Amino acid sequence: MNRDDDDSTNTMVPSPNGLTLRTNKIRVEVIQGPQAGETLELPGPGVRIGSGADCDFKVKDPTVSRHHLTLRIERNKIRILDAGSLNGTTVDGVQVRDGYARPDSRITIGKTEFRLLMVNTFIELPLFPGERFGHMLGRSTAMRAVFAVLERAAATDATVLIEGETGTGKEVAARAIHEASPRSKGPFIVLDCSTISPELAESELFGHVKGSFTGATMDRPGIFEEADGGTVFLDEIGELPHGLQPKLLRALESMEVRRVGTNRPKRFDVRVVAATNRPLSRAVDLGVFREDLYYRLAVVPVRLPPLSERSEDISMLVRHFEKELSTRMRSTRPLSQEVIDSFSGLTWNGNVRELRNAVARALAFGAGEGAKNNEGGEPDLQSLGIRLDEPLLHGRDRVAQAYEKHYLRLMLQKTDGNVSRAAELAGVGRKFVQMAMKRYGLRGDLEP
Ligand SMILES: Nc1ncnc2c1ncn2[C@@H]1O[C@H](COP(=O)(O)OP(=O)(O)OP(=O)(O)O)[C@@H](O)[C@H]1O
Repeated sequence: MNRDDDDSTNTMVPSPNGLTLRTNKIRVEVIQGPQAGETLELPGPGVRIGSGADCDFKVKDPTVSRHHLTLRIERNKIRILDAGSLNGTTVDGVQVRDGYARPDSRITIGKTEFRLLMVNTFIELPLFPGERFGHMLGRSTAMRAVFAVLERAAATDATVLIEGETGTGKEVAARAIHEASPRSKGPFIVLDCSTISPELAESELFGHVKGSFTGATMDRPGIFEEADGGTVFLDEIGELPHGLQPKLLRALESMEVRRVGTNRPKRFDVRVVAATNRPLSRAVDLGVFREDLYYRLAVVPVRLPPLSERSEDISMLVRHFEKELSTRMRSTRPLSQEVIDSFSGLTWNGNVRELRNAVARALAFGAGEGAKNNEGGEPDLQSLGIRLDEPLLHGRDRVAQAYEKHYLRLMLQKTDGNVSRAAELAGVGRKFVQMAMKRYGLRGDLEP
């Protein structure tokens, strides 16, 4: 059952264009600060408040962070989530990171104080009619609202900034935008800004000419030239070296690049989708990410909710991964409804990726194993090998190494020595497994 069915505030109602999210408005009455006396009515279910231009309530107060807090309507209550603001959010004088407002609560951010009221006039926002957008699945209200935004963005050339915790599907979302766009026949090029070396970053983005630096043995295009006619996905954009930020901004403004080692401009025609797993507005507040580049990227900001906010998606995702993985893993045991239900009750800090790995483990080892994540019960102290006669950090490393070795030995046995499958099941990269095998003298066959 869709959880939102019993949520009296956010309900799905049929409309001529399919399903519509029916939600309340939030009224904000400013009591103190530069906008004292102003009243605004903002549509739920989510309202972004801050001094940034992309906020629903733009606070003209320099002591307020760009994205200071988010309000969310949940079951007739207003939830207050501080967005990692610099000077915090207080509710009735108490500092709050995540809490609920009472009807007469006073909220203070910087020098601005306001009161919140839920307005009982419904507004209707069209949700995406299906439960899949590209390769992204989701039946929760939250995901169908995301799909509706992605679909609208895909039809345009607007730059999209996707924010979401690790494993929430930022890369699948970027691909889905590309595939649903008029550029779908063009290339889709990914650059992970967290893995490029600062020395080579400029050449990766803009290309270089032969001889422009040691190792530049021939002319090479950068990703913008390579993706001409298609989409560039800049993953972990918050990690882009600071010195390159103005150059990227200039390139996006002019749609021209200059390869390293030449002044000759080359035009390109790409759409940019960027992603980050930490709120980029916070990086702007801290001065590590340029504000002008942030606004250039966040033309369409999209937040992918963590799995904890859309548990109604879990069973469909489990079924989907079961189907996808069971052939590859030669598993003939379908997961029982009981097992699928047990997945819904767990916390998935690694979000959809962790859930997928757990399904893979359940298919490989049987139900109980897969559903176990780091929330397991009481540890078996004996098997932890605790020795009080050695320093804590020494013992911790010894136990961790023993665990890693035995885990990988069993996993390699399970996969008949197939390193790629062992890595996939373990949720680590192939390289990690290969290095560990070398370190512990493990072999890709059944040898201990
Ligand atoms: N809504 C979804 N439907 C189906 N599969 C999904 C969905 N979201 C994520 N996945 C799957 O979960 C895994 C992780 O997704 P992805 O790599 O896109 O996450 P991410 O947010 O980019 O992660 P990271 O921040 O760690 O790079 C992939 O296998 C992807 O196919």
